[in-house]
Amino acid sequence: MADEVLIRLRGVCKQYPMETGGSGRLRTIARLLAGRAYANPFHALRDVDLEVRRGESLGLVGANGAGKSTLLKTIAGVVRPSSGSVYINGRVSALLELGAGFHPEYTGRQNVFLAASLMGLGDDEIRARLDDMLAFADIGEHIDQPIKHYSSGMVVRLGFAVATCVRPDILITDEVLAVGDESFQRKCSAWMEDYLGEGGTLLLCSHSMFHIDKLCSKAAWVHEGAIRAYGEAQAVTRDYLCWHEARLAQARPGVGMQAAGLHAVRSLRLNGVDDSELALPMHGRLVVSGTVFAPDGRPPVVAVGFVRADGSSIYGLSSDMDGHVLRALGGNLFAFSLEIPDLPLLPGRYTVRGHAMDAEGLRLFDEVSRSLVVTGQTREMGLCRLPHRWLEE
Ligand SMILES: Nc1ncnc2c1ncn2[C@@H]1O[C@H](COP(=O)(O)OP(=O)(O)OP(=O)(O)O)[C@@H](O)[C@H]1O
Repeated sequence: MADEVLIRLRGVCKQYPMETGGSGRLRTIARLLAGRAYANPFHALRDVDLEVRRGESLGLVGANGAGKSTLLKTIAGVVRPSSGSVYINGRVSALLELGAGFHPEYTGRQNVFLAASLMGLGDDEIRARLDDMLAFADIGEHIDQPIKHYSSGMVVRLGFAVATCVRPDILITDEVLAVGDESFQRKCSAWMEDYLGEGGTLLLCSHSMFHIDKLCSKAAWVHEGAIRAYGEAQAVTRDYLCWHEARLAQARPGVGMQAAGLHAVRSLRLNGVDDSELALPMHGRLVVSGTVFAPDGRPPVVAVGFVRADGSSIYGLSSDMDGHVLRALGGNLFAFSLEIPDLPLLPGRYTVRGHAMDAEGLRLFDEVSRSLVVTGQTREMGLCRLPHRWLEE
C-alpha cells in the first residue's frame, strides 16, 4: 500500500501556440479546426516523467515560467497534455489558481457546498463538516458575502478549508502558502504536516525553499518545461538556490543573492573574512557576522547553518529561536554577530550558510554561503567532537 503509485507521468509534453496578435490567433484557431498542430508552438512541458507514491510529499521548484503550474494543472486534470500519459490513482484535491472552481457571484458558504460536492461529498457529509470548514477558513461574517468581494487571502482560506475537510488522497497546492497571512500560513503548514503524518500525499509548488524543505521529502526542479533535478528535497533546493546565486552573480558581478524589495543577506563574514575561505583550528572561536536587508524595515530573522561538503546539514539555528533581535543599522539594514566559542567540528571542509528570513521567521528568502576549513589532527570519526570522558569502573 505504502509503495502504491498514485501519480505516474510518462513523456508528458504540453505545447501552447505562440501567436499573440489578432491574425495570429485566427490562424491558430483555423489550424486547430483543421486538426493541425500549432505553427510555432511554445513548449511549456517537455517529456516529463514523474512518479509519486502514497505518503510522499513532492515539492516543485523552478524559476517563473518554468512550467510548475502547468505540470500541477496537468496532474490535476485541468490541462490536457499534448502528448504522453497521466495516470492518477485516488481522490485529488487541487488548490491551483486563486478561486478556480469557485463561482464569483455565490457566497462563500454556497461555494463551500459547490466545491465540496464537486469533490464527491454528499449534502449530509458537507453539513456535518461545515462548522469545521468555516472554523478553518475563519473569515467571519464574510462567509455570507459573494466571493467576488473577497481578498485573495480570503479566497485561499476558503479553498484550503474545503480541502482540509475532504481529506483527499492527493493534495495539490500551487503557492497557497504565499497568499495567506502569517497565521494562516502556520495553520496550513501545520495541517499539511498532520495530513502527511496520517499518510497523505502532497504536491506543493512554492518559491519558498523554507516551506519545500519543511514539508516535502522529495523535490523536483522544473526548468524550461523539463525536470532538471529530482531527489531529496534539501539537495534539490540547495542546487536550485546555487543556480540562482550563480545567475545573479553573473548578472551583477560582486553582488550576492539580493534583490531590491526582498529580504537578503547583504554580507556574511567568518571571523571578519568576507569572501575567501576561512581556515580555523578545531575548538577555535568562530564568529559568523553579517548584515541582512529587510524591505519592510522590521528586524528580520537570520538563520545560520553548518553543512558538510556533501550537503548534509550538521547544525542550524535562527536568531528568533534564541529570542535575539538583529541590530538596526539604518537604511533597512540589520546586523548580526553569532559567536561559537569552541567550534566542535572535526577537521574537514564545511559550508556556513546565512539565510535571510522575514520578521516572523516564516519565509526564507535567500542564502549566502562561505567556506570553512577546520584544521587539526585527530583519529576520531564523524563530524563533530561530542564532549566525553572515559570512566574508571
Ligand atoms: N494557457 C496558456 N497559453 C499560452 N502559454 C501558457 C499558458 N499557460 C502557461 N503558459 C506558458 O507556459 C509557461 C509555463 O507557465 P507556468 O505557469 O507553468 O510556469 P510556473 O513555473 O508555474 O511559473 P511561476 O513561478 O511564475 O508561477 C510560461 O511561459 C507561460 O507563459
